[in-house]
Amino acid sequence: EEYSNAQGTRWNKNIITYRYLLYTRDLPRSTVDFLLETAFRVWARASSLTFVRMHSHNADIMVEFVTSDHGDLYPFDGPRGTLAHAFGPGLGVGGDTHFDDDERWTTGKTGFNLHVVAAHEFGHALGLKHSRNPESLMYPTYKGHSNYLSRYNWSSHPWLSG
Ligand SMILES: CNC(=O)[C@@H](NC(=O)[C@H](CC(C)C)CN(O)C=O)C(C)(C)C
Ligand SMILES: [Ca+2]
Ligand SMILES: [Zn+2]
Ligand SMILES: [Zn+2]
Repeated sequence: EEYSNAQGTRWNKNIITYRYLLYTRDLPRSTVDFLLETAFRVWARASSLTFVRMHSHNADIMVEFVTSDHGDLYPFDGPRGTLAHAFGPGLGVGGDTHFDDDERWTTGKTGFNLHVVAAHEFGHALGLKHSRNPESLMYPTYKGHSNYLSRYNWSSHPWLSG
């Protein structure tokens, strides 16, 4: 889901900070770091944005793996169903990205591929909405590994086309 918030639909700066708050136990931390960094890089390559990792204080995009009710209005639903959600750009909760830790997060074709889901969620964190194009990264249902970005129509998001 993409939850728009009062602050609007895009960041008004090119340097976006992020911080990992809570990890999943499904994968080693170094693997989670790699899968999430490469998901940020997908968007960095496709835009004029730079992502900077923070290890303390508040960052624009706070990332955590949580389950069920986790302090926002959108509790997760156990295994399967909703996999993750992210808030659109803005202060406070804006940009924050939550992964349902009742899912089995993986690097491959079994379970749910963390890189693919993170790339979708970070799209929302940058202000992107869902696409009706089944090949698109921003398609609303999980489709595993697909060469999504090659066919993503950047024309609808000029500020992201770098
Ligand atoms: C397997 N389960 C699904 O395909 C579910 N879809 C999701 O969990 C979306 C994320 C995927 C596309 C990575 C939710 N979303 O849009 C977050 O920004 C349902 C279609 C069941 C809702
Ligand atoms: Ca779920
Ligand atoms: Zn979505
Ligand atoms: Zn949440």
